Amino acid sequence: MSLKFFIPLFDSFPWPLQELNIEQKGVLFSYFLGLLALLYFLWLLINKSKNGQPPPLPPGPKPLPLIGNLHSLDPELHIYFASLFKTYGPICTLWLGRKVGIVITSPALAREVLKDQDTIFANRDVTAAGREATYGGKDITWTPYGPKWRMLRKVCVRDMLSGSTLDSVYALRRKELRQTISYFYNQKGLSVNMGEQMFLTVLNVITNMLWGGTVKGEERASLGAEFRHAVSEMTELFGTPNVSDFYPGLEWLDLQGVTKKMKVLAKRFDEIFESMIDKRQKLDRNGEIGNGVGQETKDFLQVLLKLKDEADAKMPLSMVELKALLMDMVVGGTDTTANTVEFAMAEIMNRPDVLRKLQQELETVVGKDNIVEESHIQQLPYLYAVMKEVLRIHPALPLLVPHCPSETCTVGGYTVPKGSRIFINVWAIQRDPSIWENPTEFLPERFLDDKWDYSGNDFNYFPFGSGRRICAGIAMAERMFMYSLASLIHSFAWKLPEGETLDLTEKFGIVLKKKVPLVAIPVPRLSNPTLYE
Ligand code: HEM
Repeated sequence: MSLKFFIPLFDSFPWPLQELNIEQKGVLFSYFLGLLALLYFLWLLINKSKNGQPPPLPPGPKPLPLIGNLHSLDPELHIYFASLFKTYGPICTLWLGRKVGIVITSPALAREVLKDQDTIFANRDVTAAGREATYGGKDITWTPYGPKWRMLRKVCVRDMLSGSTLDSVYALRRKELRQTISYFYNQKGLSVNMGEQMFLTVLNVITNMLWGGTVKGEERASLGAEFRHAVSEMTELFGTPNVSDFYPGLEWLDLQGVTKKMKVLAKRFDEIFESMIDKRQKLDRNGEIGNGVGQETKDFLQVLLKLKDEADAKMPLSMVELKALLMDMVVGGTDTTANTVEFAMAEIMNRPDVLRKLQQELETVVGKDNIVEESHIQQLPYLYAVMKEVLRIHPALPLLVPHCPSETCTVGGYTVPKGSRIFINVWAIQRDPSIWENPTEFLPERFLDDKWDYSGNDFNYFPFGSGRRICAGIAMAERMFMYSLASLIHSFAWKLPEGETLDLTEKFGIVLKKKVPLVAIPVPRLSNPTLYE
């Protein structure tokens, strides 16, 4: 096309450009057209990414109308979720009624959620049962990530569960554990329910730490029995699949009566907390302290009440939050620790070679004419490896406590919607054959070289979780587990009742437990009966 065609257009150029000849005007015009094309291309590009499709939801089984995938859920949820990995890969979507559930089954994606996008995922989707049990979700476990949660967590970790605070109340753990050993001694030759006894021991330790100096004697013993029943019922309800959680619009109907049952339990807990607080305040007014074991240490209730009175106005600790904290300690710390000790005892009884090595280590470090003290546990590397192996093969919270993103984000290249419920299958990751040799075998030796630790930095092994929401009670769990197991193994040779076989099957729940409770017979190993007092 001749440039003459453009002469009328060139004539409309602004005055300074009129000095140019027609060829120069042509070159300038083509630059102008080029620039326009470039701008148009950029606009298209920006617009495309704005209107472009977001990445899809992770793959998953086909949902049915209304119920989604609820019909295909298996009660052994951790095993069912692990089976989904084989078909759909490490991230998978499940429609739980109207809720989106996302199942994560690989270390790389667990890291994306718990480390790379920790602040977004450090939230919880509070269940109807959780809300009812904890004064509307006012405890550490359910409070959303933010200043309130930070304050509660600080109170819990710094003032109640730090290594130094726990060391200062060793006498309480010792007293309770010695009572349990003495009970087993009196039952020598008879069958005892291991889980039940460990639960009572841990519960007594925790409630003693909470208000040990507040109630004593008979009243304390009967409170223990009542708590045991209530905590078991509560964890059972936490693990019950609840229609109210899958169809939030139907929550008010409480179709399965979960909220109603939880209300009754929560009320009973509240009455006990109120009565403890009342007693403690009366004692404080009369100037009495002490935790019932002859030490000048304050019990946690005293510490919390003091914090409540002193709390800074910007971030006060209310009475309701104080009681919710008590609930976290009683419910969060008991089943987890007791069930882990029970699994450990079952695995050890199933492996005479492991039992022998443990006994040898204890004989060398403690001696057969001595009793185990908590100070010994630092010198028991094989016992430590046993604890780590139990936590690998039977993690107390197999799906952690489900996390919930506060905004829609991308994980593993897929969209994870805001408000979805994230199940991280730590149970499956810790049995993944591509990470672990002979993953289903109980082999404490794999932990002897200190290669793996559970501090939350290794996404192949994180039984306590990772990131901001990592378990607040690790120091307490370690002490209770190591000290209890060492004492049980050192003091007794354990036998199964005649005709019984060991069953290591798990039963899924928010806290994993043994399907068949471990019943065993204690046979004293130490010749001096005073070592059982
Ligand atoms: C063997 C024993 C225990 C195991 C395996 C265990 C494991 C866990 C796990 C996996 C979580 C959830 C982490 C997450 O959501 O990512 C958790 C949370 C928690 N644990 Fe433990 N736990 C144990 C014992 C204890 C004890 C003894 C206490 C206190 C007395 C405790 C208090 C808590 C609390 C308060 C939370 C909630 C933390 C938060 O949401 O910020 N746990 N635990």
